[in-house]
Amino acid sequence: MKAIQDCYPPKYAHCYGCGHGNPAGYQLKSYLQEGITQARFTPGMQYSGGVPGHVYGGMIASLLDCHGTASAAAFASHERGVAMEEQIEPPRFVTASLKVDFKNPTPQGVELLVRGELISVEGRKVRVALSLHANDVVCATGEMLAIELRAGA
Ligand SMILES: CCCCCCCC(=O)SCCNC(=O)CCNC(=O)[C@H](O)C(C)(C)COP(=O)(O)OP(=O)(O)OC[C@H]1O[C@@H](n2cnc3c(N)ncnc32)[C@H](O)[C@@H]1OP(=O)(O)O
Repeated sequence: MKAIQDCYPPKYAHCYGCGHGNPAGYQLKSYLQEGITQARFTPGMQYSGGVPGHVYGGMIASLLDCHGTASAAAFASHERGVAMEEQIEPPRFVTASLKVDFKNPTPQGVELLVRGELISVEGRKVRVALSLHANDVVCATGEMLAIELRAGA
C-alpha cells in the first residue's frame, strides 16, 4: 500500500516530518486503513527528554503534527470519494492548531504507533483526533485543526 505522504507532489519532499528528500528528517509514512490512519516510528536516542529514558515532548508533538496533516489529506480525499493515489494534485493541509496532552512518559528505544481518527470535515477545515502509543500504552493524545492550502499555494 502507498503511504499518504508518497502521494504528495515532489515539491513537498523536503518536509522535515515526512519528506523522502530530507535525509535529516523522520521520513514518516502514514497509511489510511479502515477509517483509521497509522504511522510507526522509533525516535533516535538523541531525542531524549529531560528524564533519562523518556522521549522529548517536542518530538512527540512533531510526530502528531506530520501524521495529522497527512491524515487530514487522506480523510478529506475519502470524504470526496477519491483516494489520495488517484489524484494528480491531492489536497495538501497545514496545521492551524495542534493541542497535545502528555498522558504517560514515552519510553525511548521503542517503536511508537501514531493513530489518527477523523472528527469532522468542514470545507477546507479538517479536525483529527490523534494518539501516540508505546507498548500498547497511550502516551499522548492530541487534536488538530488542519486547513487545506488554497490552489496554487
Ligand atoms: C504543504 C506541506 C505541509 C506539510 C505539513 C507538515 C505539518 C506542518 O508542520 S504545517 C506548518 C505549521 N503550520 C503553518 O505554518 C500554518 C501557518 N498558517 C497559515 O499559513 C494560515 O493561517 C492558514 C493556511 C492555516 C489559514 O490561512 P487561510 O488559508 O488564509 O485561511 P483562513 O481564511 O484564515 O482560515 C480558514 C478557516 O480556518 C479557521 N482558522 C484558521 N486558523 C485557525 C486557528 N489557528 N484556530 C481555529 N481556526 C482557525 C478560520 O477561522 C477560517 O474558518 P471559517 O472558514 O469557518 O471562517
